[in-house]
Amino acid sequence: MMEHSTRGAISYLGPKASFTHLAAARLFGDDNLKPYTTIPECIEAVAEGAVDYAVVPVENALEGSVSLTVDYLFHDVELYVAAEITSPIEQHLLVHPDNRDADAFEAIYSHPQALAQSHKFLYYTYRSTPLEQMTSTAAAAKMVSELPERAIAAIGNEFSAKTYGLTILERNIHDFHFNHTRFFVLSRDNQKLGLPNHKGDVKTTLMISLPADDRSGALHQVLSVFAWRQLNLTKIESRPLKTGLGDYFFIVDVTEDAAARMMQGAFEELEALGCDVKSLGSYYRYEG
Ligand SMILES: O=C(O)C(=O)C[C@]1(C(=O)O)C=C[C@@H](O)C=C1
Repeated sequence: MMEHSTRGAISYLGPKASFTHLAAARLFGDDNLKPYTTIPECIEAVAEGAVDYAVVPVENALEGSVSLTVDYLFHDVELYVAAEITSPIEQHLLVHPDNRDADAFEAIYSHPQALAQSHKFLYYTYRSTPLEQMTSTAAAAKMVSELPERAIAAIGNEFSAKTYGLTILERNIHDFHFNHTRFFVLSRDNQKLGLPNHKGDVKTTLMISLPADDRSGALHQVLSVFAWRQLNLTKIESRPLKTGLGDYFFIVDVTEDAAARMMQGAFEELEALGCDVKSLGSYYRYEG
């Protein structure tokens, strides 16, 4: 059932103090933010009109794409990217203050991305401790705060430690220093969110399916469309089309506005080549 639109509300992968919450609050302030438990729920909220924007993670510098987000945008909804925000990610090991002196943990809980980003630390320090997946780092922190009788730990950010009254047992446990995550701000409208602090340049995200005839050189032809027009790609990645092994679509990020003349030419040529192009629109970048 369609919920009533709350004008100006923004869904994010919650609960409070997730990395997605921090990214959403940096762009929109904290007033109109609505936490949802999963990425599909956040995306459906904007698709159905319950909120005006959704903020969801899309790519991490250490772990790569958040496939759930990418696949959902390709297969399940017709939405646009209104903005991109890139945030530094620092993972800490968090415990309930009652368990700060625990010798060992029953389990360590976090979002799969956070567990993966801290893989080496966990391997060398807590090799025999079970790792349990949660819907977000903040959900893990919240749960640890509610179960002081269990010797369990969470991986999450400093704000979640403060929010849920946890002790930081070990700081910066992510395996590589340069840890950043990109978040998409999604909208039903093909529009750019132009806040004063944007970085100036515009990006466009395209999802391209190659012609069905499976001819050799098709990907080369697609790349040539961009290359000779000097359209710079910041990302190309394949994802399964889910129609059989060997069937892919390509996510391509271009540092140009979809309205630019060269891009219009690129769209026409891609169509002439027999490609299906789903444009997620053009957007400004933000950092913070
Ligand atoms: O778990 C969170 O706190 C989130 O906001 C999700 C998420 C992700 O899916 O990548 C966001 C940033 C970090 O990379 C780790 C987890």
